Amino acid sequence: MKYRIEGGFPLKGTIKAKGNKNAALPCIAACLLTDEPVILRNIPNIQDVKVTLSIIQDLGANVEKIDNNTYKITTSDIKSSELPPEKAKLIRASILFAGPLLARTGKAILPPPGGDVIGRRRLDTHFLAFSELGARVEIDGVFRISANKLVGEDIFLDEASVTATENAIMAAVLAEGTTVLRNAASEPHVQDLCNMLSNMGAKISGIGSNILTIEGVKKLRSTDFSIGSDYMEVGSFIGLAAVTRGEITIENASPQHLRMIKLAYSKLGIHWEQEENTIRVPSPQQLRVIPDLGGMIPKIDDAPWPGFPADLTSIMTVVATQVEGTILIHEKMFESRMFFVDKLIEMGARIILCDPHRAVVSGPSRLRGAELTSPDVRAGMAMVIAALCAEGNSLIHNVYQVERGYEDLVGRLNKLGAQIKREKAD
Ligand SMILES: CC(=O)N[C@H]1[C@@H](OP(=O)(O)OP(=O)(O)OC[C@H]2O[C@@H](n3ccc(=O)[nH]c3=O)[C@H](O)[C@@H]2O)O[C@H](CO)[C@@H](O)[C@@H]1O
Ligand SMILES: C=C(OP(=O)(O)O)C(=O)O
Repeated sequence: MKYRIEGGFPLKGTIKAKGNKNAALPCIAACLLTDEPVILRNIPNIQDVKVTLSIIQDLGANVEKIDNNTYKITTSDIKSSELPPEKAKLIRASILFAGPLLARTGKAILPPPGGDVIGRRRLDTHFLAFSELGARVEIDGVFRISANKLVGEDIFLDEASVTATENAIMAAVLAEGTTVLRNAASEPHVQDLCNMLSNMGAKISGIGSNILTIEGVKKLRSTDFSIGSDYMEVGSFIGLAAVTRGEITIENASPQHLRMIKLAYSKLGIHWEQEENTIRVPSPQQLRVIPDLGGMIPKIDDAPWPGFPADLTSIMTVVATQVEGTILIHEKMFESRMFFVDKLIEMGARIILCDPHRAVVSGPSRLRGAELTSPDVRAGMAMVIAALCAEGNSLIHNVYQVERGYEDLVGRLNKLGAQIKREKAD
């Protein structure tokens, strides 16, 4: 599919943030850890969720759709410990079935996962954690992980990988004895997974910190759990409001997760008002880079939580093109995420890509509509934002990538006054 976008209209109105993709995916995989039914709420209706649900069904789960965002998942029988390769290769999160399958059936066979092409995405940390828990890992084109039993251990992760932390948690909750997970990732989606597992009877302490202590239990039970809002969506909509000179109210915004994002946006002169769980991005705003002390050029750089999220760096790059002044965007985690700025430059943005990780953006520039291809979910959303504030028409191809992470984006943005048509690919 592709999007045909006419830019230049200020977006106005109210939009509700959907559930967090990166919480939904591990929480679906975690349903394998009990033979009792689990109800998951606030699951976004996006491509990655569809693939993940289809994989868990192939493994033997019964998935009942209760409404657009609620599912009842029962895995009383597991038919297979092997992921269907063609589906597993579609998403990065397919690796998240390894931990629960290992815990429940003693083995997991899966191909290297897919996901965004944003640079090398190592899996070493996952295998480090599984090995420490007593599993054997063989790699011969596919990953074969097996264990007669998993035993708790004091594990120091070589990096605070999000999915590796989630996999280690899911393997450890049913292991014998106590696991201490150090240098653990602590993103809100990791916290959601821990809270869901705690509701199921897991014993996890240190949730939200980088040291998790997990006392293994024999059995987990049913739960009814609602996942949190997607702060990546909220961060994207804030940028969209600011660059189209619009005024957007975002419900379910979970402002407690926006503190670092707020600091980053304030460097671009962008602010919002907060009332309980709702935020309002007002208009007009003076979009101007606020220099560091002494008039120095500021930077926005990512880091593991509670640092600035890597997934929002593409969005910030586009927003910075509309802001008066110069700022450095430094994406430290992925080597290929910034390459899409070539397209922004074609649209008229003034950006120097210093190396694969750093871009200096000098604004404001009047962007012109262009024909673009979305390389990954966030660059895709960044292109949608660029097209919506550009003069004239744009065509964005390969929007499957965008729809991996954003539910009914066209319908929701058109309600705010955007002019986007979703069309069949040529
Ligand atoms: C399904 C899912 O949840 N995907 C998210 C998850 O991916 P994922 O779990 O795949 O990402 P990881 O956290 O493993 O690491 C991302 C990359 O950053 C590097 N790295 C990691 C930690 C660190 O302190 N320093 C560092 O440089 C790693 O080497 C790796 O190449 O977390 C990423 C980082 O927040 C997000 O972009 C993805 O949206
Ligand atoms: C990189 C992302 O997703 P994934 O890890 O699923 O590829 C993302 O959500 O920005």
